[in-house]
Amino acid sequence: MMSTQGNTIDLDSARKLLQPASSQQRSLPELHQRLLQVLQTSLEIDRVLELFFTELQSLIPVDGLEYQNSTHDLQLQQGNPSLHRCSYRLNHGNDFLGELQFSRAKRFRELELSNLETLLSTLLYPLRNALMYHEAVSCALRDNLTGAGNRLAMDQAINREVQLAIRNRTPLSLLVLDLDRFKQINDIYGHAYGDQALKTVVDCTRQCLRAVDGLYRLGGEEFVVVLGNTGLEPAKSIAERIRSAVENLQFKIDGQPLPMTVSLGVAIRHNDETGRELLDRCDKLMYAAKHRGRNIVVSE
Ligand SMILES: Nc1nc2c(ncn2[C@@H]2O[C@H](COP(=O)(O)OP(=O)(O)OP(=O)(O)O)[C@@H](O)[C@H]2O)c(=O)[nH]1
Repeated sequence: MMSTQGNTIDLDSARKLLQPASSQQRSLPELHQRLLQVLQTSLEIDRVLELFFTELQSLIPVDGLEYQNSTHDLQLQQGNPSLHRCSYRLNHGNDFLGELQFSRAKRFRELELSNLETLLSTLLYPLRNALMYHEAVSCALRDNLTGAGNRLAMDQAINREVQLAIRNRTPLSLLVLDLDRFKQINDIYGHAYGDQALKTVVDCTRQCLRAVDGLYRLGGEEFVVVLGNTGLEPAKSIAERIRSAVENLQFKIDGQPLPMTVSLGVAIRHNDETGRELLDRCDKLMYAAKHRGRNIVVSE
């Protein structure tokens, strides 16, 4: 009779591995070995850098670690930047993985720099994997054409902001924005120009917003702006700023100006209102703007 041996794999050993590094000093080979294990435990770039920064202290004390990757629009920091700095550009084959800058109050010694370079080799694969993961996650949450967040990202953002608004008792406002008579642009000039017009309006809208405000594509030519910690009056001003910026875009097709406008609904979250209810209400206000002749902002 055949017997099957059952094995149980749990994460206890991994958890032990992740217990914070004690203040004990490690030799270069010991730390190298430990980093090879520890850095495998996360695909989040922030966490990978945090682990490297924490573990590094057992051989080379540093005050700050700054990471920059303009290709992926990433700027991350561990600890606090200090006076003396050393920086490294990290490459893996032809892939640029970013730039790391270590800093501390005391100058780095030659031996420390050489050890740091040895240890950085343990970061290459984990960082490359984390960047690939980051890219995959952001693709899954982004609309291909316009670069705005997609519906999944919008649902996540609205839920998160509703939770924050409840916890911190802060206002939360939404804008729903829809291009006016967009079908005509497609019909007269073709879909490719329609796409171009859509992208231009999204870029213009983004320029009217702060970096923390989320811009999402609800579908077709309809977009949502999530304004955390923002009351109705400021939300109305932002909506008006977007409306006016799009009206003054001076978008051209084959050298010919093509006027474009948008209609917007603005709503602030009422007590006990869910994200879905708020969005539905805001959508209705946008339709009210259409009925009132388009190119206007309608708020509650
Ligand atoms: N080029 C392009 N067109 C799109 C895209 N998504 C939706 N559309 C088009 O957007 C148009 C929307 O048309 P309607 O819903 O009639 O709205 P409208 O013409 O903007 O009119 P109003 O909203 O009433 O002002 C349709 O022709 C869709 O095919 C896209 O990704 N690219």
